[in-house]
Amino acid sequence: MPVLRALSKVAKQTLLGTPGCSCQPLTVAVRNISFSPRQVTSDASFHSVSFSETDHPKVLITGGLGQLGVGLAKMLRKKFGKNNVILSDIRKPPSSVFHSGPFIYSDILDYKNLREIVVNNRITWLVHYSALLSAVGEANVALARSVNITGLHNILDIAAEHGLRLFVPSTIGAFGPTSPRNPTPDLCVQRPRTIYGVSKVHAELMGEYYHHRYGLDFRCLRYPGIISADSMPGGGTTDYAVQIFHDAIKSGKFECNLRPDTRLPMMYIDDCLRATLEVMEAPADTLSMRTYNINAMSFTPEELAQELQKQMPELEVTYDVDHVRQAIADSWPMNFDDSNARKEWGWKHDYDLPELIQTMLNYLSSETRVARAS
Ligand SMILES: NC(=O)c1ccc[n+]([C@@H]2O[C@H](COP(=O)([O-])OP(=O)(O)OC[C@H]3O[C@@H](n4cnc5c(N)ncnc54)[C@H](O)[C@@H]3O)[C@@H](O)[C@H]2O)c1
Ligand SMILES: C[C@@H](O)[C@H](N)C(=O)O
Repeated sequence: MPVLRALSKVAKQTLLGTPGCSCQPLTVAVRNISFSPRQVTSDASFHSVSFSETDHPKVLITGGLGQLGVGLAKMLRKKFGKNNVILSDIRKPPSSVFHSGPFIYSDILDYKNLREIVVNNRITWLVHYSALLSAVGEANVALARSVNITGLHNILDIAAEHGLRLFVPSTIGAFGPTSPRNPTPDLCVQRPRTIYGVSKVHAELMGEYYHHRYGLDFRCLRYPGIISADSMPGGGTTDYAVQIFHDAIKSGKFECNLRPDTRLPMMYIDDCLRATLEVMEAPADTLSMRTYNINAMSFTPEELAQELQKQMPELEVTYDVDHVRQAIADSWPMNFDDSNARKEWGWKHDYDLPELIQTMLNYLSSETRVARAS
């Protein structure tokens, strides 16, 4: 059959490689034998649709309506222009987001739809934020496996086929109880005990494999728990560190679902988003690795509450431990070693705990004042 013969010829060329190229030519494994195979021909180059360094990248953000995507789009649009950054998700955007720049429906499980978006919009950077986080992932393992693993495969294939620069965030959750926890270096044992963590280790390894095998420009940061004022977390273990601010302002009371002495690495959202842009812009020759830890601070619920009580002495904090979340937190890093990111591409955080608290309180109390006035 001619189609099968052509495919096997392409497969042979892929395995043999091309002289003069350190990576293999880009021919992504064909999963379906059809007339829209998930491949490009063996002579296609990664750079055939790449952008010139003087142009602005054309960015697609998947899972963009979660805690991080809207803030990232805002920052990238300031730098690259409103129409050069497309937010996408499977949820309906609030009107403020819909009117702030391009938004498009995209389900990462729908490969053809993703490809259409990338082609029609001449996308050059893909920031892949869609995921089910640690606690919701444990509550729905099948969906987490599908979104976090099958979805990632679609993203990798699309990025490789179209020569995109691909950012996929990983997490402190990619480590487990047998990893060194205080501090946790970039390279060590990774045996997470959550589907979220397993899927993130898989993403790190697959991205690095595609980089070495096909030359995919894959970049990955392991984020700590992220704290933001204007967006809510999507069901993780570190969510308490956002909720405490909202409850403190609203009712002066907070019930924490982790033990008071649970130490986890954390970061303010502005640092996280800036790190993402910085690693995406870093010259390739500064990156000795494709996956880096980044960090800003580490604290326990008790330390966070005490620091917050310096500003709000009336705040009452009680504890009612959620055993699923606690077991997850007890297996995660307590401190994160990000010295490689600092050395190689100049990572530096701006927010420590006091600045984080001041910034969160300023934002949330001004919001409350506006809401009360209207
Ligand atoms: N927020 C954190 O503290 C943190 C820490 C470490 C890593 N990360 C990573 O950063 C990324 C973004 O995190 P977040 O906090 O914004 O997550 P979130 O849970 O708030 O948002 C995830 C988004 O993915 C979308 N989504 C789910 N299924 C989808 C599908 N089939 N197709 C397309 N979109 C789909 C959801 O609708 C949601 O808007 C994730 O990959 C997460 O693992 C986040
Ligand atoms: C740490 C991170 O990956 C996420 N906030 C979670 O707790 O699941």
